Amino acid sequence: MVTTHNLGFPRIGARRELKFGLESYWKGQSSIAELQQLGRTLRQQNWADQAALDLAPVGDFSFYDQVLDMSFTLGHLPERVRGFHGEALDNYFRVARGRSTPAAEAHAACCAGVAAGEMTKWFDTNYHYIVPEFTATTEFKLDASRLLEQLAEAQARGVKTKPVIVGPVTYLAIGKSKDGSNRLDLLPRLLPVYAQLLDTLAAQGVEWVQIDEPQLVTELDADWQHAFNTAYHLLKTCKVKLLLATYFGQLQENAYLAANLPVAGLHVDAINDREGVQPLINLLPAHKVLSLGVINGRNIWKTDLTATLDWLEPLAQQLGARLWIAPSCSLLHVPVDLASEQQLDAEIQSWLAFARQKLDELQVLAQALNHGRDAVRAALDANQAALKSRRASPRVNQPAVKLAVSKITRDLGRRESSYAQRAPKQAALLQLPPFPTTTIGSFPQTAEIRQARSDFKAGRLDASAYQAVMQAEIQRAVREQEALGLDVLVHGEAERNDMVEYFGEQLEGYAFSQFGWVQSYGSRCVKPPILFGDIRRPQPMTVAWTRFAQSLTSKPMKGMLTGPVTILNWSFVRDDQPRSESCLQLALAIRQEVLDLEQAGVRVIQIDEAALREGLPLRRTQWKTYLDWAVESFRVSANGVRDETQIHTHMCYSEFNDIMASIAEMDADVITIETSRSDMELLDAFDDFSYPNEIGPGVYDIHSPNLPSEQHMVALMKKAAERVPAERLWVNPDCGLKTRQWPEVIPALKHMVAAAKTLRAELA
Ligand SMILES: Nc1nc2c(c(=O)[nH]1)N[C@@H](CNc1ccc(C(=O)N[C@@H](CCC(=O)N[C@@H](CCC(=O)N[C@@H](CCC(=O)O)C(=O)O)C(=O)O)C(=O)O)cc1)CN2
Ligand code: MET
Ligand SMILES: [Zn+2]
Repeated sequence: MVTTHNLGFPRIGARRELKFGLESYWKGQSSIAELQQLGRTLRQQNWADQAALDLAPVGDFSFYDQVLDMSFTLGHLPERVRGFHGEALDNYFRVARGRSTPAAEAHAACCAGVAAGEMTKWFDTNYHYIVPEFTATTEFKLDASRLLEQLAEAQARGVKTKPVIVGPVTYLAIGKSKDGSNRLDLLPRLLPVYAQLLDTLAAQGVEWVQIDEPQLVTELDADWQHAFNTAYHLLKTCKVKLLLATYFGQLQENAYLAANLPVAGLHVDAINDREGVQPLINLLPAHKVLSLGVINGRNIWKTDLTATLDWLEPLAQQLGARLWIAPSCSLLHVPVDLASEQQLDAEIQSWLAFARQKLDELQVLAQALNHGRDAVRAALDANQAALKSRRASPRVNQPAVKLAVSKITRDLGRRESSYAQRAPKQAALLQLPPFPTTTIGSFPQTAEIRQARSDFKAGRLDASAYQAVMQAEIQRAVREQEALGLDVLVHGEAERNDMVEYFGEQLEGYAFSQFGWVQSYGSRCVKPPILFGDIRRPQPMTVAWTRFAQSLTSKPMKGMLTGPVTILNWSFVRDDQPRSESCLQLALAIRQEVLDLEQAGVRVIQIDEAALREGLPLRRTQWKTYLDWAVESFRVSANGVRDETQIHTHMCYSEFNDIMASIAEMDADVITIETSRSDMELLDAFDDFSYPNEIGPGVYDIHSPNLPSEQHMVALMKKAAERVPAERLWVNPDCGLKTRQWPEVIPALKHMVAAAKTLRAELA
């Protein structure tokens, strides 16, 4: 008999209940008891959804982030939040958000606001975790209370559970050393706490623990390989069975290591690495369980159940009861329930599966393996019919689009002249001062904007009334920027629900959901649009808004687009053609938009590629292939313009060094980037490569509620000027301002503009 299990379930709730509960608590509008109760309700709901499984996860629920949960479990809190006198949960939110909650204001004098923990992407996903901070003196001390509480809840409910924790090697690998010390030196201090945790769980009747080590799908040097051996040899004496879980990629050269670690079972991602499975079985000691992730936990298409069974049945024969099946990774990365959708096209809906539907698919596979396919014949037939309809659909395949992509030449992605030749033409036209100031695009998405859009979508507000509200908002943004004295203005993106979904809604080949929310960080969610077919742009998407904004000012108004790579990486994309093909289709659509903006007289166009770095494969050996088509897609979208049109791009992350050459090849006239937190260190990369074009190193950390001072920003820019010639520098924030409030934004930008003036006086 095959065993079914799940690695993790979305915790945000089918209606984003957790988001609203958290934000209400943070605003002081509900109590900690109400928030805790909401947590219990969501966990109960999730276990109910997973009732058919042989083993359901416990510990996957989180009020903010599972990595931060692990840090608390390990008693590993940043120095600055120790000695907090209030509720542990308030302290947890202090690490997550930097701010104290109203409930913790009682302690304002002794221990209120602190710097937020750094956030970064969880492997190659759009989910952000709070980075563990290590120093040479880091100590760990077990606090299993959260896990034990949730375990008791599950047990009281009669759920057959499997606690889920982040494994020790991955935990060290995804953290950062704050003092340059080697985080692996902490392993001997960390492992006893893990051992104690596992024995504590065993004492509560736990048989299996899922220990997540996705680091095993990355390239590991000898020290990290050794760390895996050390860790699991030490933990093997614990009284639980360990299911070592890997996902998001391929084990490749780590297969031998993974197969031979002294654990009771191994989970592998059979979506990303089907070819690796048989060789792995040959390596796997005969007593071990092999869990195969056969349902895609990162995408929303129905699984081809028949094809999966064709592949699985012989393995089930071979492995017998040692075979477990599951989704490939935690279902955190997909929406909760397809059944919530009332407005999706019925045919497209029939091709999809969200978290609940994926568990149903898993059940069908298990039934077929355990009792024969006839036991689930109707389900298999329905599944085949849906897949057939998708494959044959004329809406998916548009020969004209495929033809256009096949005709793309290298020249399509080349500017007329080099940067050196076009820069003076742009300067003559734009007449900007030295150290020109600009922002990254969005201004605060106020409750009124969101309410208006929600009313519009629900039919409570008609199109012209909606347009009027958005235009008023754009007008406000323009007025504010003029009053501040910014040089290149933006319209503020009021009309956009999200920088990717907005474009998905307007492109043919895309569908979008009403409730398909996926957690991005904390209470923030995204609703990735669904790229199901060949992409066509039926009409201009941003021109009217931009034209309106430009009509309000004589300053240059920056056109604002999202680039093809970012649209691709933040969408659910088709699995029936290479990503590169979908990306080039998007590139052609954005190119048309760029050319239309230029035609409309827009002289500066920004094409955001915020997700270019995140899409980088987890293994370096695969980087070049990705970067080649990603950069080419950007070039196709951007570089059809005349010399006089200035192209900007924006990237909001700080680890560029490895891919600097590719960034330069994009050939944008100006790149704005994140640097404020890293103290301009990032610019070393630009310096080394001597990035040839203009750079706006972000001087204002928009993720923090702290007000940046003029002096701080001047100092950062002076550092920048040591690495990049002053005449090629811009002054701007790190990223868009949509998550901030106007009262925070105005004073911060005042300081920024003042900083630019000081720089002009001193350096220009
Ligand atoms: N796709 C994507 N990925 C990204 C980013 C990004 O901007 N987009 N930025 C980086 C950081 N990630 C972020 C992710 C989300 C948000 C964010 O603000 N999300 C919003 C939702 C944005 C949205 O789509 N809003 C919709 C729907 C609004 C809504 O919920 N309306 C309510 C009613 C109105 C209200 O909320 O009061 C309803 O319909 O019921 C809109 O504006 O139209 C949120 O969680 O609150 C910010 C940063 C990295 N990854
Ligand atoms: N133009 C976008 C904005 O300002 C870029 C954001 S990158 C996540 O919001
Ligand atoms: Zn950004």
